[in-house]
Amino acid sequence: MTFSAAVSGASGYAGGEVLRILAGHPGIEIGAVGAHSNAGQRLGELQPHLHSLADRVLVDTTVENLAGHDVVFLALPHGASAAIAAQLPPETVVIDAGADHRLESAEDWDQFYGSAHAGTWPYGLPELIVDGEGARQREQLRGATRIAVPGCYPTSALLALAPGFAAGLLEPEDVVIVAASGTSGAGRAVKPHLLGSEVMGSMAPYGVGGAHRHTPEIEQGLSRAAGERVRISFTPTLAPMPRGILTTATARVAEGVTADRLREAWLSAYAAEQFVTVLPEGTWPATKSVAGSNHAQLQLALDPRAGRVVVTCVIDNLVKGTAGGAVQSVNLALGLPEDTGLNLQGVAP
Ligand SMILES: NC(=O)C1=CN([C@@H]2O[C@H](COP(=O)(O)OP(=O)(O)OC[C@H]3O[C@@H](n4cnc5c(N)ncnc54)[C@H](OP(=O)(O)O)[C@@H]3O)[C@@H](O)[C@H]2O)C=CC1
Ligand SMILES: CC(=O)N[C@@H](CCC(=O)OP(=O)(O)O)C(=O)O
Repeated sequence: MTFSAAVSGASGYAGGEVLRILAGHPGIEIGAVGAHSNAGQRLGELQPHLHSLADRVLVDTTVENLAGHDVVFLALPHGASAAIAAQLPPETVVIDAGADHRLESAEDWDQFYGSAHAGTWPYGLPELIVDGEGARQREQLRGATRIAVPGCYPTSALLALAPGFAAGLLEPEDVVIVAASGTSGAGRAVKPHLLGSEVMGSMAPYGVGGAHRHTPEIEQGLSRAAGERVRISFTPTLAPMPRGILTTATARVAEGVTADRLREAWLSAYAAEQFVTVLPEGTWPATKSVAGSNHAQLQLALDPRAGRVVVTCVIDNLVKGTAGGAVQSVNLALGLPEDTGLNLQGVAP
């Protein structure tokens, strides 16, 4: 059986990446491709790398154009998806790459986004440990008809730290996360601080001091894994590369926790997960190794002087961090094998 999918935001980075993956997906046929200011354009003019789809014409992102498909991918700016999703039939699988349906707390939503809270959908990170028993988020995604794709920084931060919180090995306060992202994380629209001459050969932090909107999203996932409230300090930085995220997360370990115990917890958490790998001891992950793949690579060490675990995680922000994670979640929603159409191999050099 083949399912049909509409993709909105098809002129953007996230929508383009969804199309790249769906073009090689044996169970999904691409239907309408939606855009906004670029409606009416040939896809080939905006996404020249999507060769087999070059002659598709972008349509307006309207309910009429998106309806009539089994699946609708929304890859729109924050705030644009909730109104559209609300008008799509309840049996349609709607997957939102934006933030509109990620947060449970209306208060957090108000503080970080400042608009009306649209509600909460199942969170599209299948491997995420959601309790102390090791239950996974994928159980919430089987047969789901509404899915919220995580933010790209939360994907890497949650995969990095959830095993330690779920196993009761980490203290819930004094968690520090610093992450570097490639520029595609900011989307395709022109922004003065993202001009090539500003970004090339330079790195800079932003959203410093707990101001980034992914702070409550990371806290929400870690608190669920820990079974208690976790508080983090999160600092994003912009790195001069088109794609990739390197997240470094550190947390104080509980009294008496050894390096072996930590390693065992992370290894057992991901032993059965094909898209998340704890690298062999002593090998530290690099963004290049996951470029173009739906893979997250991790490594960890105990810093005994500081009494902290240090975990690094790399992902491709546009694949595992958005479009790959979205397709993986949709596969679960449709009852397809979870890895259908997804690539584990990266592109190198
Ligand atoms: N980039 C990333 O790494 C990640 C992105 N996301 C999320 O995915 C979503 C898309 O991001 P990204 O692709 O990076 O952004 P882009 O700026 O690259 O693309 C935005 C897309 O949305 C369309 N659009 C803009 N305004 C509207 C509107 N009012 N109604 C309908 N469509 C509209 C644009 O169409 P047009 O060009 O025709 O105007 C374009 O196709 C965002 O919510 C983002 O937060 C999530 C995780 C990671
Ligand atoms: C480099 C960069 O600018 N990154 C984006 C995050 C992109 C993403 O994953 O998040 P959302 O889906 O929540 O927008 C940012 O910090 O706003």
